[in-house]
Amino acid sequence: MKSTQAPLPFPGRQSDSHKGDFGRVVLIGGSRGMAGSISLSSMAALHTGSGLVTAVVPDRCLETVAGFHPGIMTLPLPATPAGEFAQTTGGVPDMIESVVASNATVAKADAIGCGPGMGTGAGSVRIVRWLLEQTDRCRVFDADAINIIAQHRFLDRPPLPRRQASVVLTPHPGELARLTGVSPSDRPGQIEAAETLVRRHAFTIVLKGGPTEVLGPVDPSEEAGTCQRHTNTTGNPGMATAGSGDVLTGMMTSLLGQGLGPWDAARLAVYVHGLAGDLAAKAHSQPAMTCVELLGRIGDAIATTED
Ligand SMILES: NC(=O)C1=CN([C@@H]2O[C@H](COP(=O)(O)OP(=O)(O)OC[C@H]3O[C@@H](n4cnc5c(N)ncnc54)[C@H](OP(=O)(O)O)[C@@H]3O)[C@@H](O)[C@H]2O)[C@@H](O)CC1
Ligand SMILES: Nc1ncnc2c1ncn2[C@@H]1O[C@H](COP(=O)(O)OP(=O)(O)O)[C@@H](O)[C@H]1O
Ligand SMILES: [Mg+2]
Repeated sequence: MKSTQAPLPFPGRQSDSHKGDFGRVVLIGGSRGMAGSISLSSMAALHTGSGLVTAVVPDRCLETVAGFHPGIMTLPLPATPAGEFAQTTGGVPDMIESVVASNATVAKADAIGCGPGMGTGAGSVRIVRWLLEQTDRCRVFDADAINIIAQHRFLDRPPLPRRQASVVLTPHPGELARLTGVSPSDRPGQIEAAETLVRRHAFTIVLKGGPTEVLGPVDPSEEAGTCQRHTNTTGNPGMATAGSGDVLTGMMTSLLGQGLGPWDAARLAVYVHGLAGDLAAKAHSQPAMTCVELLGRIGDAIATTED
């Protein structure tokens, strides 16, 4: 295992702190058949230190998600017969607003992660559009949220181009290809395309892989500003297993919810996630490790990066 240093220390805890000090985060996603994805994100957020974690899921998979970990709170939204988020007559924006208004935990969310396992149906599209258009809270878009942004060309017309300095995108190369048209096999071309998105929209982009690249604006307020790049030093091919990325989404959302800015949250999340992967591979071997072993090593990884 490589010996490397964390890009910044993990946030410390005061002796008189309480769970409200470590962020209320919301993870939106899942569908019937893909309940595991948003559950992994939610459990990863808990293991990364979030004080309160709420999974917003189609009601057909609520019990499954809640059953994974007793620390996860769940909030159901209406589902289609297939088990994805439904589009209601009032519209999903109305639904989300009423959920936000009626649920203290969601109303106070410090960060929102969206996309794992949610599918790209009409209800999911309305949720992603609402998140892009209607809130400035810290947000992480992953998986199907990125696919929706690509399919509906949200980067080319309203709700964008307002600047999105509080957004982190976490595409794997296939997802970035959908967003930019650049082939997953063209790594330099993908990095360049991601840099263009950073300059244009002020996103922070985590381009996953071995190694993962983090790209973000030097000064988010500067129009068409300069892009900075950080190459992660941890991780291994044992992490090429279903659910590894869902774990990262929860970790990223958790660190944003704990008050780190997008650039710091992204660099620290990919570092600790990769280190957890390295520890899992050491204990179980690269072929045998799964997202469960990865999740189980987050704590050991954090312990090596604490202030
Ligand atoms: N337990 C659960 O509930 C889980 C649910 N999940 C949920 O499943 C949904 C689908 O997500 P997904 O990532 O599995 O599939 P998709 O978006 O079609 O991407 C694959 C395409 O991209 C291409 N590709 C190229 N390079 C690549 C790379 N480096 N890494 C990965 N792919 C790469 C790849 O190329 P190919 O393999 O054909 O060469 C293929 O064409 C999503 O909602 C997710 O959250 C998962 O998280 C798993 C656990
Ligand atoms: N060869 C590799 N080396 C290092 N990390 C890898 C490798 N393959 C995959 N990973 C990591 O595993 C995760 C996979 O994410 P993703 O493809 O979104 O998985 P899923 O959607 O199944 O959860 C990313 O964080 C990626 O960096
Ligand atoms: Mg993924």
